[in-house]
Order: sequence, then C-alpha cells, then structure tokens
Amino acid sequence: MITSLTVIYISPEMKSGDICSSEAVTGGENVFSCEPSDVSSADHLVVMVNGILGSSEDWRFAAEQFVKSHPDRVFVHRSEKNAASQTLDGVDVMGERLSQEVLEVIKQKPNLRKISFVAHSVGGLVARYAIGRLYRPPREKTEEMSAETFEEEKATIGGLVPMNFITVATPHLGSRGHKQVPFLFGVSALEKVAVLVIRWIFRRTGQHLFLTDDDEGKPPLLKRMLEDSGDCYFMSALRSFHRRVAYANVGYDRILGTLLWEDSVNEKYPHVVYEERCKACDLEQDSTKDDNTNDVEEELVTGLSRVSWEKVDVSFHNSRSRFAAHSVIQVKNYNLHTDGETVFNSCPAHTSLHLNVFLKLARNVYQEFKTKTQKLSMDLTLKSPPNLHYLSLTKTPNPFSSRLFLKPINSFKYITFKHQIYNKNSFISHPIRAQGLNHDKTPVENDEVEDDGFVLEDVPHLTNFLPDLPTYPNPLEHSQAYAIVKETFVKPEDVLAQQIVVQKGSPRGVHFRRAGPRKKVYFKSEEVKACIVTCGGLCPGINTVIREIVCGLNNMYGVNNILGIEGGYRGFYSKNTMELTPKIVNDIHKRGGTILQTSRGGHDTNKIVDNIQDRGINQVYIIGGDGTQKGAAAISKEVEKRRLHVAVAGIPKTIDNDIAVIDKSFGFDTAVEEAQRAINAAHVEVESVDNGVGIVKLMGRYSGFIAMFATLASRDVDCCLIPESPFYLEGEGGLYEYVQQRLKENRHVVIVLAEGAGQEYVSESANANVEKDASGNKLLLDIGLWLTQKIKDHFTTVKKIPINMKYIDPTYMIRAVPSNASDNIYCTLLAQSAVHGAMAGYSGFTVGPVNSRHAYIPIGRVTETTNVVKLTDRMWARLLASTNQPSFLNKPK
Ligand SMILES: Nc1ncnc2c1ncn2[C@@H]1O[C@H](COP(=O)(O)OP(=O)(O)O)[C@@H](O)[C@H]1O
Ligand SMILES: O=P(O)(O)OC[C@H]1O[C@](O)(COP(=O)(O)O)[C@@H](O)[C@@H]1O
Ligand SMILES: [Mg+2]
Repeated sequence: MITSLTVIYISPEMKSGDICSSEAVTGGENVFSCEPSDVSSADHLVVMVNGILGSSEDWRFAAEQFVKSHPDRVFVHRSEKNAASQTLDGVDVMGERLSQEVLEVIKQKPNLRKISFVAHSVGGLVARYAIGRLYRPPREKTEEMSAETFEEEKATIGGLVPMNFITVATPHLGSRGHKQVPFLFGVSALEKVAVLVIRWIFRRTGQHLFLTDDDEGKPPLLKRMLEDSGDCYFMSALRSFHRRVAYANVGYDRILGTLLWEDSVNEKYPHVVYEERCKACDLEQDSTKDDNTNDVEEELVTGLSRVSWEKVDVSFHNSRSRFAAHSVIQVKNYNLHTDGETVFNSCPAHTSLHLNVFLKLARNVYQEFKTKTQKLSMDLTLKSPPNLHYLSLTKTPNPFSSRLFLKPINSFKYITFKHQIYNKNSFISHPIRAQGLNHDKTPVENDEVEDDGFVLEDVPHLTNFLPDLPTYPNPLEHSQAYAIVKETFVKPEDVLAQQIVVQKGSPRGVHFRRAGPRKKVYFKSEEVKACIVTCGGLCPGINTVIREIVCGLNNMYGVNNILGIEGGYRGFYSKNTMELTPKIVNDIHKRGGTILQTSRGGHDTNKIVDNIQDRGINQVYIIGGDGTQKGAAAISKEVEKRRLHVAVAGIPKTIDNDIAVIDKSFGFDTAVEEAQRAINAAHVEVESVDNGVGIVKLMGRYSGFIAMFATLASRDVDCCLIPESPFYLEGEGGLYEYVQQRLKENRHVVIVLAEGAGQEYVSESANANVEKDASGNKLLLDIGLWLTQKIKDHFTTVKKIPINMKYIDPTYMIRAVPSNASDNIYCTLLAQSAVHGAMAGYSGFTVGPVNSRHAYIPIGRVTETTNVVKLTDRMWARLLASTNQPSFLNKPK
C-alpha cells in the first residue's frame, strides 16, 4: 500500500551532510544525505532487508553509516514490507513483497542507476527471491541496435545495474539439522520435536528454512532457488551482481549455529580452519540430521557455488556479546554498539569491531567491479587489543569449493586459531594461504606473511572423504627417465598464477595447483583399473590424448589394466568396453577422430557410477568439452557421495577453444592451421576471377577463436565475422559497402565466417525454431549459405555488379584431421598431467595450461563461464587493424 511519497526535505536547522530519513512511498524508510548535491547525484540504491521477526529498525544504524560514508552517492532504502510476524509468511511471499517495494522506490527515484542489497539472516533468502523476480535479462539483439548499444545491453535488477549482493548471517543452506532455532538452544531432542511442529513455530518461513515445504509437489523452495524457473531468474539474478559477499559468524550464532556454508563444513566436512565453534553445538552428536540432509546440503552448496562469493568470517568468540552474535553481526542495536560498555560492561574493542564490520560492509557496497580485487586487509585493521575478536577474510571466488581443500584444524598444529589472533598485527587471517598447500602434510609456514590477496583455488582430493587412504611411494622415484631430472616431483607448494599481468601492489590473486607427479601416490599400480571415455564433438588430437594416457599409465606407473569406454557417456552402460594397451594405441595419434567413438547426450550419472563400481574401475579419464566436464563434475560428486576410491580426471577438448581458464584447448592450433588451406583455396579461387567473393565458414558456436586466429594467420582475409561481434549489411560501415570497396580496390574479397555469427539474421529469415542436439546445445543455422545468398542478391540485383561467389565450408574436414606436431606435444602433456593428478589422489579436476604451465583446475571453474573473444581485448583490435574491416560499431539508425 502506498503510504506517502518520498520527500527529500532539508530543514534550515539541518547542517549540510546530515543524515535524513523519510518514510518512503513504499512504506519503507529511506535514508539519504542532506548534502544538496545528493538529491541528484545519489544514483546507487542500497536496499536493506531485515531478518526473521525483525523490522526496518534493525538496519537504522547501518543505513546511517552507509550514507555518512558516501553522502553523495548512496540512497538507502530499509525495507518495511516484511516486519515482525510478516516475516513468518514464507520466503516467497516476502520476496514478492520486497520486489514490489523495490520497484516502487525505483519508480520514485529516476536518478537511480545502480542497486545493491544488504540483507540480514532470512532477509538474505528473501532478497535472493526478490532479485529473481526483479531480474531483467539483456534484451535480444535487434536490427535497430547498434553494436555499441548491444555491447552495453546487460541484465538489470528492476532496470538498475546490479552491484553488490551482501548477506549477513544468512542461512543459505537452510536450517535442517543445524540446531539453530533460537529458543531451542541447540538441544537436539528439542529440535527433533521442533521439526515436527515447525509449521506452528515459524509457519511458512519455517517450512522453507527446514526444507519441509512441498508446494504442489514441487521441490523445497531453497532448492528451486538454485535455478531459474519460469519468470523467476534466481540464479541469473545472483550471477548478475558484480559481487556477492557473505558475512558469517564463525561461532556463537544461536540462530544460525553451523548452518552457513563455511561453518557447516566443520562437522561433516572437517576442513575449515579458524572456526571458533560453539561448544554447545560441538559437544553433542548431531542426531537430528536425517540421511537426506547431506544430500540436500550438498546440492545447495553445489548450486550456490556456481557463482563466485566472497566471504567474511566474523568471530565474537571472546566477547561478552558473543551470545547475541546473530544480531551483533548486523549491528542491529544502536545502543549496544555505541554504548557497548554500558550494555556489556566490557572493553571498547566491541565498538571498534562493530564499526569495522560496518566499514567493511559499506565498502563492499560502494566498491565497484573494477576495484574489487583491492587488498582486503586494508579494510579491517583494528586498533584495539587483538584478543577479543577477529575477522577472517577469504577473498575467494568460490567459498564453497575452497572448503574442499582446507584441512582439518588438528592437522595444522603449527598454526592455531589463537596464534592467528595473538600474533598478527591485524585481525585478518589468511585461511587459504595458511592451509591451501598442505595435502602432503608439508605446511607452508606463513606466519610472517602479510595478507597479500593470495587465493588458491584448489581441486578436491580423495582424502577429503576417505581420510585414511594409504599412500605409496611414487614409482617415478626409480624411473630411469626421471633419474636425471633435478626435481622429479612437483613441490606441494607450487602454484600457478591465473593473472600474470599485474601492477605493483595489486593482490596476488587466484592461483591453481601446479600439475605434475607427486612424491606419494594414492593407488598401488597393480590395483589401478583405469578407463577412458571421449564425449562431444570431434577435435584433432583426441587419439593422441588417449594414447598418452595409456602409455603414461603404463610406462610411468606400471598400470596394465585400462579400458576404453565406447561411444561417449552412454557407453558406460550400453556398450562393451575395449582393452587399451600401449600396443593397441601405438599408432592412433596419426588418425583423426577418436578410436573410442563419441556421442552427445546420454549422461546418466547414477548409471555411469553404478557401472564404474560394478567394473571395479578406480580411475576415470574423461575427454570432452564444456558439457562433458559438467558431466565429469557430476560423476565425481557422486563418487564422493558414495565414498568410492575413484579418481575422476577431466581433459578439456573442444575445437572452439571456448573453455574458460586454460590458455587454449588441444586441437585448436591444428584447426587454425587446417583452416589456412580452406582460406588459401578461397583466395586462389577469387583472385583468379573478376569480382571474386570468397566466403569460408569455420566452426565456432559461441566463440570465434578459430575464425579470428585463422584470419590473423592468413593475411588473405579481408573480413572476419564472429559471434561476439554483431555485424550488419546495409548502409554506412556495413558489410555490403565494405565488400564493394574491396572489389573496387582489389577485384576480389575473402570473408571468414564463424558458424555462430549472425545467427539472429538466419533464424529471422528462415523463421526457424531453435532446435537442440542430444546434449542440449543449440543447433546452428547455416549462416554461410545465408550470407552467400544475401551478397549475391545485393550485387547482382541491387548494385547490378556481377560477382563470382565461391563458398567453402570446410568445418568437418578441419575437425577430422589428426593433430599437428605442436598439438601432439600439448596432448601428451595434458594426458601425463591427468595421470599424475589421478595417481596423486586428486579427483574432480580438469587439467590444462594456465599461462603456459599445466595446472589442476577445479572442474566448476572451467564450466562456469565460456571463453569468448573479448572485443575490448587487444587481439580483436589487432585483427581489425590487420584486415582494415569495419568494426560494425556504428550501425545506422
Ligand atoms: N550439464 C551437464 N551435466 C551432465 N552431463 C552433461 C551436461 N552437459 C552435457 N553433458 C554430457 O556431456 C557429453 C558431451 O556434451 P556436449 O555438449 O555434446 O559436448 P562437449 O562436451 O564437447 O561440449 C554428452 O554426453 C552430454 O550428455
Ligand atoms: O555437428 P556436431 O558434431 O554435433 O558438432 C558441431 C559443433 O561441434 C563443435 O565443433 C563444438 O563441439 P563441442 O561442444 O563438442 O566441443 C562446434 O564448433 C560445432 O558447432
Ligand atoms: Mg560444448
């Protein structure tokens, strides 16, 4: 209901810079600065959302701090649509209300351009629901849109640019089995009863939190919120924010207990260090968890891990206010934090901690994408004695995956929680740096190291779920081949930086574990039963990878039992296997394709893992593209769930070079080289006739790498069209004009076309429905034929210029050739790295070069985004400079 209009009122008594509040049009509370400038310049809407049984009052203090620190930029709206008993109406109902409320605010404030959310407790789930409703996907490309406009088209939240999504003590994993209902004090017996009467206690919200909701047979809402569904774009919305930050109490959160992901890890996943656990929670066995809890939680963790998060652990462990941690973290009560001494009769450190939490929050809200990697440790240095609280900052794109490599706290005797607190000059801990490199129990002493923004994105290891797995000396110790090598084994602390172009003072950033043989292996050679499967489209070099896995396992590790799974994923359960020996694979690298055959579709995780189990396979090598790697991730998760001693290694394959993180995919070089032959043929053809127009279509569904590199390599190409750079035909700066100009100047023209370019034109003209292949990939329409016809029509009919059109489609010919020399070497390294990784007990990883050195990369990292040609990067500029083609940025109206 509309209660009043937002009034920006500056009374004469108010000093410039004062903070004002007014009741908003939505009934919420708006907080803004009285600076005259802010009325027009505050373009960043910060929506604050309270938690269960809370109200907009809870965020008052924080709202004022926010506005104070950036008076001219921020406009804070404290939601009031879900207060007190309304917070029991259900996450979805509250989410709907919040989305309406936000739209009203936006309507009233035309200056707003950006939006951030700061939400406490259940409010974080409500905000996730609301953004799902407010999400607006980028508009489809239209004829009228210039390339520039299209470039600028981004998804929005209610029309505003999504900036920061911050949750504070939010139960993202639900509350089931976590002992966090406040008045049950973590007592299992009470909780058991509580679950039964939860509808009565927390009504619909309780059902959502305990995942007992069942709307018309649908899965629990928290699970549904891991996907986009219908007009609720839950995941796309979350992903659209520049940053997602999760604040969590490390302990003493009576409401949340151990339910936040980083905390939930400890009981089930004994990996998180720096956790100060609530004693009441620790001591008793958790008998409230049903068997399903792990699965559901795992699903929620996996789902949420698909987007990157930063997390901030907050501990009040030595503070008297610790028992109120759930609200203290929000700095809910103004008096409590400003007059902390009177309330708690304790040291002023409370105040400084709370304010620092705030400052951090405020900074997160204002931090723009470009500066997001700035050194976090700067933010939180506390001046007070360091024995009361600490803040641990983990700047990781994936807090969920980071837990996979952290070791149990008791394996870090050299670095303890207390040590961390007392010995640092700030309260910042370095969890990743301190713990990340300890698989082989050779810790890196890092006591003296400053927090320099180092992040290790580690890969899972079999000991994460099989802690007692025995190790064996690596047979390479006695290998003649390695006898002369200075360092046979890769040092456990060797990592590779993802970014190598950095500036002085910039954070060290993301690193991956260096690939290579380890001193200890987790398999006895004679007990290894390996299998290899190839999936997806063809690519030069697949046979080389198969060959080198077989030879690598056999020659380096003495493994004799290797199976080939035929026909892709479905081959696990529907086909026979073939034996693979060095002799059988000896010559296969000279052939294109895959001797194992491949297929699309047919991935059935359970059937595949059943089959792995039935056959006694304990190493699975999976060669395939992005789809295949997603399948590999699912298999490795299932293996972990069943606690099988099975290592799953992914080897990325795609001719399109669209796999993220790695430098390039194997077969790409060969493809670029092979494309030269087609381009050359086109060039020879068109220069031998008058007004020759040659069009060469190359592969590249979403990424135009082959076309771009083939063009750069050839020098005979006049124009390169790729999916990432929309082009247009008519008018100034269009393709027709350019072709005509080249014909006039040169009497011939060669165009290289990636198959994914201009798909919108073809589908429009053919009025065709989008069809998909068995794996769910969009089937492309033939842009080559379409463009050929358009150019022919234009010049013969409109311009009356006779042309000689030569259209060449070498796509499958390129894909089917054997790999060239450099790809053969590359394939060999990939295969050997995969073998070393699996033998060393890593599982659920993809291998690939990062800045020319081979690394083990968590599978999720290579599948979460697609590698595409960035038009803003130098390489595309180089291409434009070399062809002199139009940039197609200024499409005429
Ligand atoms: N999201 C997914 N989860 C599990 N398996 C998948 C997924 N996407 C694709 N796959 C499986 O991976 C295999 C290859 O996928 P596809 O997209 O055809 O090729 P590529 O791996 O080369 O991208 C197919 O068997 C397909 O069923
Ligand atoms: O016709 P197919 O064999 O399904 O494959 C065609 C597609 O395969 C690709 O080569 C990519 O394949 P992957 O996704 O398997 O790597 C694309 O370039 C092409 O569009
Ligand atoms: Mg693919």
